[in-house]
Amino acid sequence: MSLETVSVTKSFDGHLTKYKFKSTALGGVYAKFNLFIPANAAAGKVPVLVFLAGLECSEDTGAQKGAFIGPAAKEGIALLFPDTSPRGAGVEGEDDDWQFGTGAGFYLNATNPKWAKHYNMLTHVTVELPQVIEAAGLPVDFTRQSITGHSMGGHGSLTLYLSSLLGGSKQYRSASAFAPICNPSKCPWGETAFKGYLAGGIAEGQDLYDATELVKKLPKTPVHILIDYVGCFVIGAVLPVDHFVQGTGDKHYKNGQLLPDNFLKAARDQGYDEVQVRVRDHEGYDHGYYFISTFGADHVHFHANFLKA
Ligand SMILES: N[C@@H](CCC(=O)N[C@@H](CSC=O)C(=O)NCC(=O)O)C(=O)O
Repeated sequence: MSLETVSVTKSFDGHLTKYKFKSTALGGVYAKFNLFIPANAAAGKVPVLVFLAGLECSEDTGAQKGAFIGPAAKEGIALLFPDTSPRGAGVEGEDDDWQFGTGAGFYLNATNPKWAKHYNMLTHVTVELPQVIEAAGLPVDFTRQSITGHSMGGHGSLTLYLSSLLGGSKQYRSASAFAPICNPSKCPWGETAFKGYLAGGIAEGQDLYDATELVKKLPKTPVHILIDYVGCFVIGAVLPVDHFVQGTGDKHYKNGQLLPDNFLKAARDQGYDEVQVRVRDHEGYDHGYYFISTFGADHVHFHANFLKA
């Protein structure tokens, strides 16, 4: 599992390095990731913020388009950008549909035998990447770790964080998300993923990988969650799609893929107020990286509160 360096790029006085290694979690295929190490790491290990990208993206998307590096350099925080799925696993049909298979690993561990050897992004992100980075002696302190993500990656951020609280590991100090898939067992993207990857189908996904269901199970443990959205919603009542100016807003939200109001309602019903689960709504932006880069610095500073506490 030793790391090979693919490229090194200086940015904001630190360095963004692309690595690759043969991934055990992903069934022996090469996995790539980007790691930004800020200049202050010369003086000792730094905390880390993980960014999980969305469907059709890679380890490069957030690094190149998210505008996270400047704020992270300022805060003295490392950034870890994993890929979104195994690549070249050779599973029949994995390249047929942009919503499933390559580029669409959904940050879970597959239990359907067809996918289970390779499609284990949960273990890859939560266990394997910290292990290989630590084993390589890189100056990252994984006891101070937070997580963020976009769309499918926002689903990953929320579910990895909530699962780590429910399982007691508290691996992440805080979570945030840009336009996340919030209730995947009730949206087409999530249904496709759960039916395909999981032997137990949607029921297994609902139990293990659905942020809206996971938040309902939390005991009154403190949580730190920031979510930014690009639609208009109020608890329990999504506004009609013609509320949006033509050409603006988030088409995936309008198509019922994201379901943020379900998550917010579940969180509020569980007793979490706007300090613990903060959801902000930004009308007129779309689902893409111009939206993410507009609010990226806010997310880095939000996580810095907990990573540097
Ligand atoms: N090809 C698709 C659109 C795919 C898409 O919108 N991907 C999003 C993430 S969606 C949820 O996970 C993305 O981040 N794209 C990269 C970008 O640079 O914007 C279609 O036909 O709709």
